[in-house]
This record gives sequence, structure tokens and C-alpha cells, in this order.
Amino acid sequence: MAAPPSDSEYLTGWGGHLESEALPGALPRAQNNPQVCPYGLVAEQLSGTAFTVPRSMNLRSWLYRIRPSVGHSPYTLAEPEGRLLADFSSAAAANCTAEPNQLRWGPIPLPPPDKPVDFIRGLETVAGAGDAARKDGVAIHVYAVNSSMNSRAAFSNADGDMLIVPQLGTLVLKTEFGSLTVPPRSVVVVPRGIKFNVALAAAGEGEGEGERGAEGAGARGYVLEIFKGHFTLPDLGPIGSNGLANPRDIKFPKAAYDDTEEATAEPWVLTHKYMGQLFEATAAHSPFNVVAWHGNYVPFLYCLEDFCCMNSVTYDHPDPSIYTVFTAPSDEPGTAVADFVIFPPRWMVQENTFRPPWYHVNVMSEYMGMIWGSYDAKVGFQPGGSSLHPCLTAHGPDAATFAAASAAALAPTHFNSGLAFMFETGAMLRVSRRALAARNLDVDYHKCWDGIPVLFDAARRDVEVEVEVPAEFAKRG
Ligand SMILES: O=C(O)Cc1cc(O)ccc1O
Ligand SMILES: [Fe+2]
Repeated sequence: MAAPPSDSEYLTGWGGHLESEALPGALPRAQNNPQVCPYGLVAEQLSGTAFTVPRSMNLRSWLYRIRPSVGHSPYTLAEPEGRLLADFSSAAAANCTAEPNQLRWGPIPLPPPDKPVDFIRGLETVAGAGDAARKDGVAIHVYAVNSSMNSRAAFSNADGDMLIVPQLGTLVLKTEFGSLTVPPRSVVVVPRGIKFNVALAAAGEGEGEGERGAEGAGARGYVLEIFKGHFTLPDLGPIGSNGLANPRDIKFPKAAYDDTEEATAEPWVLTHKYMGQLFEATAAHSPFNVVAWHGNYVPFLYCLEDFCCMNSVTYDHPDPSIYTVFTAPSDEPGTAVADFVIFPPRWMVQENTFRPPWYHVNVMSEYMGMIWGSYDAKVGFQPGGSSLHPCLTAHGPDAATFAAASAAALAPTHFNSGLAFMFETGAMLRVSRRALAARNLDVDYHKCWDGIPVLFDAARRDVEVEVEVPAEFAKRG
């Protein structure tokens, strides 16, 4: 790819209409589709919303390419639904099922070194709701890969926008809009329809691993796909105009393009996810041939360490919505198709408060993953692992955490021992049968709530708690 022209790697700033050109003057001035574009480029509009959506929510970009996207062979079916799912309606029950229990999985296993698995083949659906064909619902996937995609391959997804959360290994996304480097502790959003290639950065590249000290024998992470709407920053209400994910920290690629076309070279392979099935087409030219673009429908990158975390500085544990990084609003005010929420290192100073998450029965469904370290509500939640607490299924701190936190001295504490995240959705999720049969499913998960000590004493209103703090807690911040 021809390198972006300026020293700063990315464009920044949420909510704008951005523009980028890899050759000076490549963007047409004062119009979108001149009879002949500068440098003989072809104008192409990519829509993220219907043409007539109100201006404040309307998303589209103009791309100026060497050849239009349409020059490819017909798509043929490469893989039916199964490993990947996009229909969670009851008609699709062969692949997924209603499962009201709390579930937990150990770290996503990496593929064996002798079996190359790239991002497209290493994705697997865990759970979801709705149906991509109705443009409504969500899917949650994990990926475990040990190989870059072929350098002449591109992936696109008609079913939804994908928020990718690397846990291990840095991903390098080459997109139609330019490249984004995505190390663990950062996330990338690729809106539906945008072609991209995923390469694994060489060991040591990027800003370090999610799991501190982990050796990169591959890459793994989590994907939240929304079949409806798009990710945006949450409203801040009384917080005011700053905080949480600040708009200036959202990064966008700069235009960069493949400038070679060899008649003799292997064809490009375009893999397209459409209603959960993978289709393949070939093309004689690179899809990464966009010399300039402008618009507001663009992939973006965010470093989770830039998150400006809010918390209670008096008493009580706030609702986790205070940690929302991105939200995909539904038509029902305040109820997200899905939220992406993090539990980052932060000060905990609340007085007279049980500081870990409270016990709860949430009408929203919660899927959590662990990027590095440990989580303050659970002892056994491992980096690369995940959990699912379905709509209205009770959960909360495990017995050891409850005991320790009920007796803890309430000095200000710098919680700096982990980064967990949550995909929270208003939908009821069906769980993929493959995920329920996975060897990393923790069949004993429910036992973490066995032995929660009963502190009730009808004779004393002010109970003094003296419990033995389990050894796991001695080393935690
Ligand atoms: O279940 C969890 O651990 C996630 C969570 C965290 C929190 O601080 C409050 C509510 C909640 O669901
Ligand atoms: Fe929860």
C-alpha cells in the first residue's frame, strides 16, 4: 500500500465528516461525482444508512478508486451457516439453543501451530439474537488465529458492524479506507460492508499484550456484531460534555492504496459474509485501491487506556452503564441493541460500601471477557476467558469475593489488576451448540457461588463481619 502522506498516522475526532487523500488533489472539489475524477479515479458511494435517514444519523462515504468495486466474479457459497451464525430465530434451533444458566468459558484455545488458521476461518459464534436477514439482533463471536490472511484476500460482512476486541496478539487491519493497527487494550469497529484484511503483527510489534507477559503464538479475542444500527458514543447526560471515551481519542485511517496490478498475479479472493454464510468471489485487482475518500462511514480505532473513567466518590457502586465506551441504540430510548462496556483500572474510594459489583438480576443479557489480569467480582475469570449471564439470570460476586469484600478495610484503593469488558444487550441470546460443547466450557462455574457466608443475625442490626480472607485476595490490588 502506498504510505499515507503525513507524519500523523491517523485522523482523529468523532462525529465529523472526514476526508483523506493519498495523492494531492485526489478528492474532487465542491462535488462528489465529476464526469471524470482527478487522476482518472472512479467515484463510488458506500451507504451505512438508508439515503433518507435524518441528517444527524445519516452515514455514508465517497470513495475514489482505481476501479469500481463491482469488478469481481459472481459470489459462490464457500461455507454454510454453522461455525458462524446470523439467524438465532427458533427456526434456526439446529445451531443454537435457549440456555438460561450462567455460563463461563476458560481461555479461547489457540489453533495448533501446524494448522494455519486466519481471521476468517478462526471466527466462531458463541451466542446471538434476532436475525441478520431482518436487520435486527446481535451476534457474539470469538476468534483464535495463528496466521495472517493471504495478502490477496479481503473480508466483508453484509450482516452487521463488527466491534473487534483483541485479547492476545496485535491485529493489523488493512481496510478500503487505510490501515489500523489494533493491539490488545484497544478495539476497532468495522462498519458493515467495508472490506478488510487481517494480518498478525510480528511478535513485539504493537503496544504490548492484553495479558501481561503473554507470548504471542497467535491472536485471539472477541467480536460483537450488531445486525441493527451502528456504534456511537453514549450521551453523557449530567456528566457534561467531557469524559468516558472522549471524541478526540477516536482514530480513523488515512487513505492508502495498492498501486500495482500485475496481469500474471494470483486473483484476489473476496470473502463476503451474507446472512451468516460465507460467499467467495475473485477479482483481478486489489479492493484496496481507494486513493482518496471523504465521509462519516469509516472504520475506527480506540485505545481503552484513553477511557476517562467515572465512579462514585461518596458511596455505593454505580450501575455499569457508567463504563460504556460505545453504544448501538435501538428504537427504544435508553435500551441498546448492544453496549460495549469496560471495567478498567480505577480508584475505588466509596465509603461504607460493598465495592465489587452487587448481586443482581439484570433484564439485559451480559457477555463478559477478560483482556488482562483479574476481575474484582470473580476469582476464576481468566484472561482470554468469557462468561454469559442471560436476561434475568441471577449472578454477582463469587463466594470468596463476597466474603473478602464484606470484611475489607475501606481505604482508597487503586484497582489496577485487570481489564474486563462486557457486551450488554437488550436481546435474549441463544447460545450456539458448538460453544456449549466447547472443551473450554467451565462445567463447574455455578459452584463459585457455593458457600456464600450467611451474615444474617436477627439479634444485631450492626453486624461486624469477620471472615477469613481467601489466599487469592492477598495478592490482589
Ligand atoms: O456482572 C458483572 O460482573 C458486570 C457488572 C458489573 C458491575 O459493576 C455492575 C453490574 C454488572 O452487571
Ligand atoms: Fe452482571
